[in-house]
Amino acid sequence: MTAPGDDGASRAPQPAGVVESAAELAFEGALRPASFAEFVGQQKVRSQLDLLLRAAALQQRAPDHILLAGPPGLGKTTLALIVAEETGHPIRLTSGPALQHAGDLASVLSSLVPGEILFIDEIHRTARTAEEMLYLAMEDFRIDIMVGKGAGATSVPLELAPFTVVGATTRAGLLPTPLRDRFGFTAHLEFYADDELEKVVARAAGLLGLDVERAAIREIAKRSRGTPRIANRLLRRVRDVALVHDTPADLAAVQHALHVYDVDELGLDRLDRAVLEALIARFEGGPVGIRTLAVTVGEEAETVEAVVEPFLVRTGLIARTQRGRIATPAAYAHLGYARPGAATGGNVPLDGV
Ligand SMILES: Nc1ncnc2c1ncn2[C@@H]1O[C@H](COP(=O)(O)OP(=O)(O)OP(=O)(O)O)[C@@H](O)[C@H]1O
Repeated sequence: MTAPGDDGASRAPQPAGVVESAAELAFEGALRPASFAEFVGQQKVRSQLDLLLRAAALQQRAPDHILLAGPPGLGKTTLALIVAEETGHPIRLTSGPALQHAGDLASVLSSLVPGEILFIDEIHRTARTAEEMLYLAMEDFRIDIMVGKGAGATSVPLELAPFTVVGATTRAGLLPTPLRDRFGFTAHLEFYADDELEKVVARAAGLLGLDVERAAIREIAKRSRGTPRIANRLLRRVRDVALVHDTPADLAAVQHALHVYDVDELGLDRLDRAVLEALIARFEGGPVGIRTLAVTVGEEAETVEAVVEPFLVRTGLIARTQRGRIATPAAYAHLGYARPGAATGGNVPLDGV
């Protein structure tokens, strides 16, 4: 497995407080499910992928190109690695930001072996010139290399080994239609249900040899924004608490870790709450555009759109309208604000939040 340009900086935007240290990445790697059977949840996507791979194997051809869409930490990279494992072919890892010139992509494509899986993380951030080369490569397993410069330049076709692109994106909507059309299958990964996350945490605790109380597992699952990556990291923080305070990994240890890392009872972190707070206190509940919201909380618009918004929409705290994002009554209640038009009038915190 090789990872050209996989420099960590090119990964998907992460929730606030998620520090991508080498230790965290190694920890993640150790917990990655290696087969569909070990992969928890996403039942529909798993069975769709399984069918696609089996059909390709029976026809002895490279599987169709696969696009995996969804917020960070839901298992896109893990699924790409499982696809490689199931097909028995090697996988090459790269990312959109690492493909800034057609030459970057040409050198990757020309060295692929037959059947190889090419995983392109954050594929929507691929540069336009590389993207155009990718269209042809995905369609015809061929690229045109330009030789020479100016009037004397000629294009020389280069045949490629059949391969499968597995693209991952947190922003499927940003993918140009010609690129999207070249994927035979698009999977939309959903946030995980609490009972699925309980399985993720229990599995991780088992792999780490940690004895974690049942109630503690349940609480970690509930507070993890529907995201396995966050669940595993929270488990690690609980392990830290248990270690430092020489206590069992129980409910009290979870509550301690959640308090230290500023995660509230719905699993919202500091950035989630800052966005809600801005929406209600600064913009009277909206509607307001995502860019304005992002500037107000001092965050990249991409992070707010790819990381914060999907979860707040899923929890019913904000709604998307044609004119922008609005805070729902549940958001007012969660932050302790009176709704406009309610007896107090205006957006006044009920309890000084
Ligand atoms: N379905 C799952 N079952 C068990 N563990 C999972 C599952 N999905 C993800 N994980 C765990 O969460 C971690 C993060 O998953 P992964 O890196 O695949 O997410 P991703 O969607 O590719 O994120 P990004 O968009 O940030 O690249 C993995 O290391 C793995 O341990």
